[in-house]
Amino acid sequence: MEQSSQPYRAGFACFVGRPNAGKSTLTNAIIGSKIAITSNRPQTTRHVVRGILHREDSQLILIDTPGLHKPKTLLGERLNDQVRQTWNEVDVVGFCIPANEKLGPGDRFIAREIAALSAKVVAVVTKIDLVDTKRVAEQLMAVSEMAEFADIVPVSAVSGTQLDTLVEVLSKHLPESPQLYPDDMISDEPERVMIAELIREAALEGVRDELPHSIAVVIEDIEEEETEEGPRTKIYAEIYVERQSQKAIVIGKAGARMRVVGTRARKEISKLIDSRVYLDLHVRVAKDWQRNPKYLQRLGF
Ligand SMILES: Nc1nc2c(ncn2[C@@H]2O[C@H](COP(=O)(O)OP(=O)(O)OP(=O)(O)O)[C@@H](O)[C@H]2O)c(=O)[nH]1
Repeated sequence: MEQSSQPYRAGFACFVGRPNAGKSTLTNAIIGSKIAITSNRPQTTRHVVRGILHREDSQLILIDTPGLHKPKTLLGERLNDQVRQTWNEVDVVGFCIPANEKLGPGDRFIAREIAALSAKVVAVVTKIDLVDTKRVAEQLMAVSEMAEFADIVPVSAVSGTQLDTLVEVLSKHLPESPQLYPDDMISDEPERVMIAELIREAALEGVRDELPHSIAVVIEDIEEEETEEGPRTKIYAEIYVERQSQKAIVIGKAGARMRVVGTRARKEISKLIDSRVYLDLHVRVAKDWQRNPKYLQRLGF
């Protein structure tokens, strides 16, 4: 059969692009599982989260990277280093450019940076549901004039338009390789990191404007325990904020907000690890943690 004559391909891909370009949303839409944080504020993606897409003739391992940006703090610098390191480890880069915004210096800067990589670069024009077809065509033209790309694919992560095509195209540019991960794995991110992300997401809900990038979560301990209703996973986590005033916001009046955060996070974690969960949450102030190397190391950056 024609299909079996195709060589099996496997490898790593990541999406790059300026903040808010739609990288996390696209990764989630493709993998079909909520593994990376998305928000309408730039630079929320902290950890390099992988999702694994299994297809008949390929295995595409997606790495989600934060946006490259002008570093203002030590955290910013480390994030940029992480991004560059990731770019050097992948086989295919999907360069995300929103259809609803004009190409700018930020895009050109990234285009220059990735031109030097050994990875194949596919330009991805994102958010096409926000514009008409004429505008999509204009953007495709502008993108093709900006640099040489292995392919250009317009997509919408929200409506799902062209997602299959994008996966097809990214897979086509992977190297011939045996399968790299077992069939049933969707992520090789340590469970702890994913759990911490779910708590962070719950803690940010509704207060993103007040606490844009000041929340970090550390999982202190995870224990399995037997209860009368069966086994349960006990998770001890600390939510770090930078100032006392932020602690008050996170906790809420008489702890009301914290209870909501706890319930929400517990439900999500329970789904993720498929177990009943007891969540022990504490909020701590780590003064200016974004600028303090000691804290950054402890918080996993
Ligand atoms: N309408 C529409 N909105 C989208 C689409 N993809 C992403 N968005 C929105 O654009 C915003 C940014 O998306 P993200 O996926 O967080 O962007 P990102 O590139 O990962 O951003 P950083 O983490 O800041 O680098 C969010 O509000 C998304 O809901 C899309 O296909 N259509």
